[in-house]
Amino acid sequence: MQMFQGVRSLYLNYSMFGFPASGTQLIVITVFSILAILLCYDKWNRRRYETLTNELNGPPDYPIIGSCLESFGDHYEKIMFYGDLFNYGLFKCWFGSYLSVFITKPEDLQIILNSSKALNKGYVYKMATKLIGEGLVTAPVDKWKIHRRLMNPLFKYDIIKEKFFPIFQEKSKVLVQKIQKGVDNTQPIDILDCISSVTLSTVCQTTMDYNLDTHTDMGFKMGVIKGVELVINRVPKVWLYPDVIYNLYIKLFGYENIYKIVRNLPRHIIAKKKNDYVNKFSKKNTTDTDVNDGKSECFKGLVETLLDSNKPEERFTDEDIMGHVITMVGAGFETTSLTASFCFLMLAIYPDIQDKVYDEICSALGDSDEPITMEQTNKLVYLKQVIYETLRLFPTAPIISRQLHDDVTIRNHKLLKGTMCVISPLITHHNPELYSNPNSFNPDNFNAENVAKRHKYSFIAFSGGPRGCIGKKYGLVFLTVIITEVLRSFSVHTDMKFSDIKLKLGITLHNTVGFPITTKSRKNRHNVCNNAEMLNY
Ligand code: HEM
Repeated sequence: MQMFQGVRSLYLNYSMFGFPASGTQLIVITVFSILAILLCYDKWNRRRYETLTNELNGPPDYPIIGSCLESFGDHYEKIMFYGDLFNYGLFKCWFGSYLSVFITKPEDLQIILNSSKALNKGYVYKMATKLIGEGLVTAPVDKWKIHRRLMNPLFKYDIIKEKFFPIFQEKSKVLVQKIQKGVDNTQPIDILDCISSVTLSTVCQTTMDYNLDTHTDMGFKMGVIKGVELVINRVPKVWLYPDVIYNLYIKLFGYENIYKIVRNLPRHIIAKKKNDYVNKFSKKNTTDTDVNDGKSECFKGLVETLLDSNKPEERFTDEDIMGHVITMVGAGFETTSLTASFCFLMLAIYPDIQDKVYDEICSALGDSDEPITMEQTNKLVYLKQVIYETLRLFPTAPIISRQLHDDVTIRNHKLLKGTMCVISPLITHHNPELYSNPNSFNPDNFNAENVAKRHKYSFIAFSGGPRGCIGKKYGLVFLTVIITEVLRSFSVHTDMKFSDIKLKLGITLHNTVGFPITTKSRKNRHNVCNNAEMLNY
């Protein structure tokens, strides 16, 4: 009945500008007026970029929607297709009326990633602000500059060695215990499931000084995993971009709770640390002794460093500190767990490479059962090549963007202020001029000789320049420790072939078919190690 009334109303007469009009006419006129306004807006927006867009190639684009039709289908296939089609050079892509330029050549990347006019990250990153607040990834440039300068020292070699390394050792032991439960089973496990809870707990302990493993509450773990998923899922859903609609959406589907859960734990930890900090100060004032003179007290974690800065422009609110803590956890946890999982998958698919890595581990660590040391990680050159080659093929942060806050010229092309520069390690890493056989797994791509032949920006899995990954060394050392400790105890195997891998492009890069691995115990480890030494590897 209601439906009939709706249809009937379409034929009722209305008046428009004094002229009688039916409901249908009204709808048609309204739609055309909206289209006309959008078209004018689109033309107006695009007029500034005409010279550049005439110079550059790009996927098909249409008024108002730009190249949005291209966002349907397999994003990974599309991006690789266009990278190849436009010869791994500069190409344009319109997102509605917003111009994006893909920067893929190492020489061009060096210019953009080091330009003081390209420090802004752009609107896509804003989508994460609701979850992570304003941390390093999402903070506006002025704020980011001060905060990054203060945080850089926390990721130096000495801090990693003194403070983070023992945590890496302890957590890799937990990973080995987890894997041990399924050892010699014929049924594969998804190794990402084992690794992700260990990496999350590692990043939490190194940033918040909070050991998730000793707490049975799964809320935070699940909250972070679900929260990251929510942010990732928002990116391709253009209709969820306006905050008003997104806020309604999360309310409607009951996701609001996830945000609360993710923010609750850091909020409590910060409040506690702030309290401790105030108490230390009052103690210092009454006894006049240096409360920071014990060795372990000398180290200031992330929260303490931020609490300690007392210049007016460096004062952090609780919201700021929370933003940084959640950012570190979010940025450090998925990237490392996915990279480790891809690494194990590669080692399982290529047993000869696994053997070579294992032999190197044996020769560096001998037959000792002691955990690996920071010095020993430096000896594992071939393993480092394997990690780099994994990140070349599977850069876990596959798309980076920078929005220009001033004009920048690249090879006679003037990119205007406001242009979004899109950088995809995936495209650059598959350029056959930089890597021969770019689609196969070959750790020799990263031996000293081959690295010396290539431009420095041919490998950008950690981005580069002042806004490059702050956790690069942390990530590489941590990956070395977990891979070493797992391979010392087990060999890894899979039925999967390289061609079975099916990548899914989002904020991070996933394998849709998972990481199915079986493990076998290395019962005769000492014998194998001794053989490796005899062979003088
Ligand atoms: C394999 C591991 C990792 C990879 C591949 C990786 C990759 C990246 C990339 C590509 C960026 C630049 C993003 C952009 O420009 O938009 C970045 C930034 C960042 N990463 Fe990592 N990352 C890894 C590990 C870590 C770890 C372990 C941490 C912290 C514990 C971390 C913290 C950050 C932060 C805070 C930023 C933002 C830096 C800034 O804007 O100043 N990352 N990472």
